[in-house]
Amino acid sequence: MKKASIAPSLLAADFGNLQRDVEMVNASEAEYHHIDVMDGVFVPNISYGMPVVKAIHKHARKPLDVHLMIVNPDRYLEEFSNLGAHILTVHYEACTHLHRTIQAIKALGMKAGVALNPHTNVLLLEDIIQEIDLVLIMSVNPGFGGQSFIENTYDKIKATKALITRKKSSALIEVDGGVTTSNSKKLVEVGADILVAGSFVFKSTDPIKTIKELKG
Ligand SMILES: O=C(CO)[C@H](O)[C@H](O)COP(=O)(O)O
Ligand SMILES: [Co+2]
Repeated sequence: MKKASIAPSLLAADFGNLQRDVEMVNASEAEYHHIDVMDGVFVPNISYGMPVVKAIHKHARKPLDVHLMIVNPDRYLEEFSNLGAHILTVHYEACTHLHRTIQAIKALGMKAGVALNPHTNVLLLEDIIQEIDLVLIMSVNPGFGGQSFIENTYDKIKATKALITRKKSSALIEVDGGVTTSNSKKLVEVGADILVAGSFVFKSTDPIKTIKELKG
């Protein structure tokens, strides 16, 4: 079976020891640093903004996978490009002109991702799937780490995979929220390419070993 790429979410890091936690990810088998930006409007929580992303970028040795949970993301695309974002993911629900936003992200040299809330049907991406590099399936309601995984996610990944195949898209499938070793294997079996894990990695006694276990 193929191995998943792992993107530890720094939302669950110790912000008093951010450099240490970024360096742990550098030293691990993870492929990305997952960065959750929340504005307190699109989601009922504020995480961190540009100065913290800049600090992460300074120490990160792996690509930055930036997940924007903000309204009007178009205002900040250039700034996130300058801050070193490799993948920039916007929420379907936050973009009125999603096609334009995707083109703008790619014109800035970044990979373009689209995130779907648990209630958003993946078939809404039918007319844009060939343009995007990544579909981020939220397996919890966005806004907080440490929530329980929503079981419907398996069917949603299967539907996403079917859409990608049918439309001959090269988009990757990322799953975000409540990912642990009790669901990671099945997530990859049904089609996930990248697993995001926050609490399960950073609250574990040996995060490097936990990342290895998540890879399977
Ligand atoms: O986007 C997110 C929350 O909106 C986080 O990436 C996600 O919740 C990861 O945290 P955990 O693994 O603890 O669920
Ligand atoms: Co996220």
